[in-house]
Amino acid sequence: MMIVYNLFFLIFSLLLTYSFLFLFRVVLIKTGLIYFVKKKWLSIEDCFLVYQFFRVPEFNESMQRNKLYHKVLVYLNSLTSIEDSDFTNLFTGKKPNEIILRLDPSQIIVDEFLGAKIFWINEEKFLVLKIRKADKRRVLRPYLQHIHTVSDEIDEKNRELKLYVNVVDNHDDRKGRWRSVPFTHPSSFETLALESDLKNKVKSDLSSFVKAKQYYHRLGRVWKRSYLLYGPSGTGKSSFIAAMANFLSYDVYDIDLSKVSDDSELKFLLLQSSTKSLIVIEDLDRYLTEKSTAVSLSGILSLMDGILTSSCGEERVMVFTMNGKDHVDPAILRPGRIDVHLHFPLCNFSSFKTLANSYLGLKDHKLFQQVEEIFQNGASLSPAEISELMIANRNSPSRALKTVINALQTDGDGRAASNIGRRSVEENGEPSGTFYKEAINAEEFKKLYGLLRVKRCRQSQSSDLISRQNEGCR
Ligand SMILES: Nc1ncnc2c1ncn2[C@@H]1O[C@H](COP(=O)(O)OP(=O)(O)OP(=O)(O)O)[C@@H](O)[C@H]1O
Ligand SMILES: [Mg+2]
Repeated sequence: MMIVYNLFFLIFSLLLTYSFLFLFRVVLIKTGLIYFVKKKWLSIEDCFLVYQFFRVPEFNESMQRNKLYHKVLVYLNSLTSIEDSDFTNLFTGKKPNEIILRLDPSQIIVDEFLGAKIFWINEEKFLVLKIRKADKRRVLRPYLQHIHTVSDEIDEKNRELKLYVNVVDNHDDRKGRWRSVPFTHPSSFETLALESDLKNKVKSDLSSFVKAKQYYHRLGRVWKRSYLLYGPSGTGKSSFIAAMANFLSYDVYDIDLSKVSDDSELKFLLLQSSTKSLIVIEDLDRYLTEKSTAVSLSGILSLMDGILTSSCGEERVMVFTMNGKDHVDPAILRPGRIDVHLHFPLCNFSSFKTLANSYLGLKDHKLFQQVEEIFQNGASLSPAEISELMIANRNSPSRALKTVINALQTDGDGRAASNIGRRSVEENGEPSGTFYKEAINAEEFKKLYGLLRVKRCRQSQSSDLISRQNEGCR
């Protein structure tokens, strides 16, 4: 009897203890008492542990901004533990619907690194790092290095891109100067109707370029890469440059050669440009053939060789655009000066379908077959012309397609001639949209060194005719 009684008493007291603990936990969590207990526990721990404090002031003794302060702030604001801080500010971010958290003054944030707990206190005008003395030697240096790396990555991601254009400032003794505006062009490789293989190759070429600093230095070469984008007007060359800048997160320096007074000014402008930038010269063929710039050919060649830029850092991508490269001095086009040649053709059926999909949301349509036949007959328009017609009729896809068909049948017929021109380029061993790096075929090689110049002179009359026909179509 006694044993049964004792057993019953034991079970009863166990149940009671369990219910009490359960209730205690619920009360702790629901009332927020748990945070109070945690805080108290930390302050008790503080009495037994020896901490060391490091202050990161916002300004140095000369009242210049302390870069480390900015880096630490960027790093702390990116931590998820900021949400656990007692008081956090909410702001709208740069992207739509983005909300960002910012630490409030006098708040403490806890971080963990290599198994050590690190506390940050946000005081006005400085941040205080609190770390256990026992952990300091092992953790502090790698932790600060980690902060550098993370904040640099965040800064890089959030960096606002800029578009620089050169202007003539008559009131300034200095030569041409850059003016900048935020670069907000929304173009991306995804939005451009071009062969996906070509886009992928350019993306991987750019990615491998940005990682190749050591490689270029080992070879004793300037760390730069040059692209030539050539093709008729409205085929997406400028949009492609914007897509490159967005892909690389590089600023764009758009040089207007007509505003550059001589070679030394070009040099000055380049010395003022920063690394991680796209140096762009649009319509280079026009400047060269019309001689509408005061910059000499050798000034342009030096720019292409990177001689002018090597003194102020590197990591530059140069992009030149041309409507055609037939009349351009071969010295400009030689490998090393232009690393990648990209041809931007007029629309074909495949790029038309991409445009129809993005502008009209059409994957297929009964009129597509008719459009395909028209393209097969050699008619074409530029993607710019076709996309404009689609935008204007976007509320009625069928009407949009009929308008495009109509335009192809009337205006597009004149382009058949330029399509023949385009095919002749393909016959020269460089198919449209071809991506070729340093490698050139024998035909191109002969062309480069003037062996085909005589032949081209004879051809120039006919190609001039083609371009005149093109002009007439626009
Ligand atoms: N391949 C394409 N895919 C999607 N849109 C295109 C394409 N090509 C041109 N467009 C559209 O046409 C317009 C004009 O294009 P863009 O200015 O890039 O042509 P461009 O080749 O630089 O012409 P230009 O030689 O006259 O400067 C842009 O609004 C762009 O969106
Ligand atoms: Mg353009």
